[in-house]
Amino acid sequence: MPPSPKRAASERHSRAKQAAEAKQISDRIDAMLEAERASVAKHKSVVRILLLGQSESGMAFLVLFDSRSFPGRKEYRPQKYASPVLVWSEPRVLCTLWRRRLAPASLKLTSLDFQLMYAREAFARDRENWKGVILLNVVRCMQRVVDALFQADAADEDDSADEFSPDAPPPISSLLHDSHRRICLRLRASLDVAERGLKARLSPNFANLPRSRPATAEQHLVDTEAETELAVQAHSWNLGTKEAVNVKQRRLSVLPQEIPIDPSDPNDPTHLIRMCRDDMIDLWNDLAVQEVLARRRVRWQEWPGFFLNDLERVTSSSYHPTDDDVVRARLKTMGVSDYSFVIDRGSRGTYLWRIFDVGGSRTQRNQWIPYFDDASAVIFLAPLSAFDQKLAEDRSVNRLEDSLLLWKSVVSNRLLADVDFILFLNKVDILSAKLRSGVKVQKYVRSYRDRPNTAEAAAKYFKEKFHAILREYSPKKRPFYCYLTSAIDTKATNVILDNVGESILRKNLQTIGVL
Ligand SMILES: Nc1nc2c(ncn2[C@@H]2O[C@H](COP(=O)(O)OP(=O)(O)OP(=O)(O)O)[C@@H](O)[C@H]2O)c(=O)[nH]1
Ligand SMILES: [Mg+2]
Repeated sequence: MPPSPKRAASERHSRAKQAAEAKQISDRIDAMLEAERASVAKHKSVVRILLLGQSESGMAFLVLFDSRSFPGRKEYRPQKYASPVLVWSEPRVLCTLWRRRLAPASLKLTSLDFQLMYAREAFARDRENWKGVILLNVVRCMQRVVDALFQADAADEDDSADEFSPDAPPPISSLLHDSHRRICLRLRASLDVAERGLKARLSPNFANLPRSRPATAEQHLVDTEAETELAVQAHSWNLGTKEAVNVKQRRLSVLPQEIPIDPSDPNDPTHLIRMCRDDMIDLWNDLAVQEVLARRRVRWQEWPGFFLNDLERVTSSSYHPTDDDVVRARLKTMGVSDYSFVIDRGSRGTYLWRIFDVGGSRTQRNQWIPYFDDASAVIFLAPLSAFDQKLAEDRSVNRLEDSLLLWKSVVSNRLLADVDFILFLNKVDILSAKLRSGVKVQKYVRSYRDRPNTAEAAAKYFKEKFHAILREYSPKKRPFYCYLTSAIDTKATNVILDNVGESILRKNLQTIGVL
């Protein structure tokens, strides 16, 4: 039956409105690109920063960090932080503004105001698009909980065949009831379908992808063979070059789509997650389940993309991701992402900063070398909390050991001989929590011997190890810059990033003879 004239008119109106909005966005991007091009054409220098480290070291967090102080927030004052800097990141955060107090009063605020306005809208829209990734993070963590409970149950059955010992704790089977098992069975079935559905929606081509093949330019979200973890395919955004003309098109086409609900589809992922919501909340908040996880030494506190303590909020129908949620979400990088932005220092000219965020897993590391040639500085991230973890790509390798070997290989690389390294010993918050919970460094790092089992002592010890490698293996003498960081301490990390940015810029200016 044809739609009623009233409905047809309303649909026409809504289509026209959408087209007008799309054109408005498109025109703004055009104008912004033009402003960028004009600005980029006059910089004195290009500062290239490589973010290196193993997978899950926190490289994305570093790129995203200042989105916390995004100008949409009340405390943002353009007149004080006179030089907001446009960061392009695709598709994680379209535009993030970095505050830097480097610019003089002569800054051209018209163009920047315009950029701010656009970036705010783009960021808000992009945050919505993160919902799918965050729900996928929830599904993955919940699946890990369910798997751990099944394993605990099975292991307990095996143990119960052993001889009775009066000192042994009560078997886990006495903690887990049939109601737990029923929930786990229900969740296992539904979450698997929800996971597949979410991945397919996040990347329409995903379902058809052979798992071992690297992603093509169009396939932005892919699963990796090693861990079946959702990943983002890196992009280069070279604003100010000829390639910029294609930026608009590419950018609009690669936005991860918002995930609409299809009520007629029983396998619709959002619908399935809503159906699983109560089961997930009940299971996660169950004290017996928590005890089983603790007894099985399941360290959910260190799982990336962990939202199980926020289940009610993130699975509600009115959920809108916050900036913090975006920073906490986990999406693996594949390839090398290039974030370009401009720092305007008025009469001293403008500087193009390019930050290269690499994929840190082993299969990705061979792609780093072409970026070594003209790097101005390397920021290397090593997660200190990983001293007792195994590498996802090779379960026989300790993660901290891998970080140390990786550090050794990059500091000894001759292509980087003249480049300064800044070491971020990251995830100190998780390190502290882990040691407080009784995990012993000495058990995993024999050479630690009888040093105090505190975060301070462990950080000092690991810092010295990294320093010794730098001293011994650098082709030329170089200073050791090292910071202890943790994502949750936003204030401290902002100060560190400001200082690091300033010192890199100064060094760069000295190198090219401006200072
Ligand atoms: N608690 C805590 N979490 C952190 C910290 N730094 C990063 N994370 C989280 O750990 C995860 C690290 O993921 P990413 O930053 O995406 O990993 P990456 O280093 O870019 O690694 P690849 O993309 O795989 O190459 C994210 O979920 C972050 O939110 C930290 O200092 N403390
Ligand atoms: Mg990454």
